[in-house]
Amino acid sequence: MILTVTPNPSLDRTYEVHALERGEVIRAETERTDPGGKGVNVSRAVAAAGRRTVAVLPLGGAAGALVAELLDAQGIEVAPVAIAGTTRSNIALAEVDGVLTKINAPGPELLPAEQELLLDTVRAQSPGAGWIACCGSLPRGLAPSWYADLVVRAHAAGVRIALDTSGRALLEALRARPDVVKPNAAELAEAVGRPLATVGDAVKAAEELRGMGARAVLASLGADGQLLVDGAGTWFGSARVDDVRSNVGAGDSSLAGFLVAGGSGPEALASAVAHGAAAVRLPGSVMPTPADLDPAAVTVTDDIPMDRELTEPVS
Ligand SMILES: O=P(O)(O)OC[C@@]1(O)O[C@H](CO)[C@@H](O)[C@@H]1O
Repeated sequence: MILTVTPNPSLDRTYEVHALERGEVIRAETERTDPGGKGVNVSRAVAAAGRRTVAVLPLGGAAGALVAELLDAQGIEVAPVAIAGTTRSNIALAEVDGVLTKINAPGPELLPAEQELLLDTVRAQSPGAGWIACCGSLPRGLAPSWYADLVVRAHAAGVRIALDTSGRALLEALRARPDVVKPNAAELAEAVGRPLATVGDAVKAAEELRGMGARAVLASLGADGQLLVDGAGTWFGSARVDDVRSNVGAGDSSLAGFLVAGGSGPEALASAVAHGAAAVRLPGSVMPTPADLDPAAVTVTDDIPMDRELTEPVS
């Protein structure tokens, strides 16, 4: 079973528009509403892969009720923590040329009793979990060390932990030695305080994160592919995608792919790349099923193209 923890979930509204024009009324061509938040998406992708998952998340207000209803309709097992505040709604504007603009709300503040209940719920759900995936931003009320504490508790319970967060929450958690962290290029650059222009820059940054405590780093480099750096070696995986529809949740789909394939080594990286590539072809944050995957299009190598320039360098 893969347990996910999403401290700041969301109702994700995606509008497909022809093109964004600032200051104008834009008529959307399509709209869709998905239950969101990074851990929620990991659970949706794990379930789509046919594996058992439980999603722990605080939920409140009308948006929270709708998130619960949408997850129920998708057959996702949820361990909810009722909160006084209202779950946030995040907006994605997807233009036909593939450019996506996202507006993420801060979300509710978790009261001290709700913070306790969230930890208690994770503890209660942990027995039987092979992995805990802790994902996304921390809502107001949770200290930047919250994920670090969770890593310590998970390890004390003998459960491996995958972490997808950024900024101070990531830096603090590294010291607790998470089993895998999954930064994107921007998060990787922020964590090491340097720009990333090449695949080699990303490899060095990932190695530095290992030096700071991460046991393995699964870094997603957008259209350029993904890197896995762990104690056994470094691998680079990629898959060409020509028909990008929405990259919302593609990183979450990748992490789910990595975990359902065992959570370590080049085969898990290949699964991560296949899941990420399939997710960007689907609308909104729809998660791929095995039928959407094209494993034959994925290449994984330990011959890292260090000098290759990133299509989207981070300055
Ligand atoms: O604000 P956070 O927690 O960093 O990210 C939240 C979010 O952008 O992440 C998911 C995509 O990865 C979406 O479902 C959700 O809206």
